[in-house]
Amino acid sequence: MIVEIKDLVKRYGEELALDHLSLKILPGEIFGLLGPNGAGKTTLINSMLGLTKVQGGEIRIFDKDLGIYYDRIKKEVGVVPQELALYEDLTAYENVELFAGLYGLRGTDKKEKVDEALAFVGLLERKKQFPKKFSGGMKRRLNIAMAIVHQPKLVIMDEPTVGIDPQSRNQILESVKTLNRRGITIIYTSHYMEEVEGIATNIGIMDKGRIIALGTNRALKELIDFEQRGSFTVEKPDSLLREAVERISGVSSTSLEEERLIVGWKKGTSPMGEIVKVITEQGYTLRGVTVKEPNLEQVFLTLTGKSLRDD
Ligand SMILES: Nc1ncnc2c1ncn2[C@@H]1O[C@H](COP(=O)(O)OP(=O)(O)OP(=O)(O)O)[C@@H](O)[C@H]1O
Repeated sequence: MIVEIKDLVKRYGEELALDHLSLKILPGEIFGLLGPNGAGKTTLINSMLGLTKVQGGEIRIFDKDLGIYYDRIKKEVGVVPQELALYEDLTAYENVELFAGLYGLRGTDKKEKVDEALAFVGLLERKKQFPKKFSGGMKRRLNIAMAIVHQPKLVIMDEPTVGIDPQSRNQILESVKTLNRRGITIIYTSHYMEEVEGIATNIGIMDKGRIIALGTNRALKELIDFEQRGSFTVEKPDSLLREAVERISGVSSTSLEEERLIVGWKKGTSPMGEIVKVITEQGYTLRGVTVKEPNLEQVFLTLTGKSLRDD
């Protein structure tokens, strides 16, 4: 087992940031930790890194108790923090070298591994440059090089693609897959469900300090397989229309999104015709209909009644 967490509790005053959370992560997984802002993802990561003091529970990493074997465990973990952490007045090479040194690498072994890590993130050509000239995406990639230079068994990435350009974002996602193919276990937190859907082998959805659903992308979608959804594009839809549609037999949920009325109905019922009828009979103009494939956003919405994305 790479990570085994039992009954973890973290309070900030009255606020319960981790609510008796339990979790297991197996070797070779890309474990996607998904949840809205404030769900407790960073608190969970920080407690796994020994940076946050918890009030209860147990954390074992590589089958060892974190409290007892902290120093030994730390040597085999790499971290890409949410906030960029680099020295602007050191070159790219020196930044990575500094971390390599902290992890105990020396001499030619260190030089080779620093070059290898920089090459891995596509920054070898720029190793003599200072990161203050780098774009946000390049800085983030440099942070990844710093996190992997000592060839850890577990790499933890906390929202590594927030606020960066699409090209760097893709590069980062590709590098996660490559690391994983080399046998490294990855924990990847995000509130971008498409990212997690695309790379994770196993996904935990977090809300209010708890893991509320856990499984593969497919298994999570099967959780909500009892419901199907349609998106009806309507001119000026309002709550009166929503209420009328909600009364149709089989309809289990409705929501308004700008020019769209999103309707969920129980599998096996077919209220589409009736919905179209109600929309037109009530004098609204229907511009189009699409049936939506379930995605993780919908899993989250169904389980919690609220949206995963808030930006
Ligand atoms: N140092 C702190 N002091 C007080 N409350 C905190 C502190 N850090 C986190 N919290 C609270 O704990 C809860 C979980 O926060 P956390 O940052 O772990 O969430 P998150 O899922 O990582 O969110 P984000 O996506 O915004 O990083 C939030 O309600 C937050 O306000």
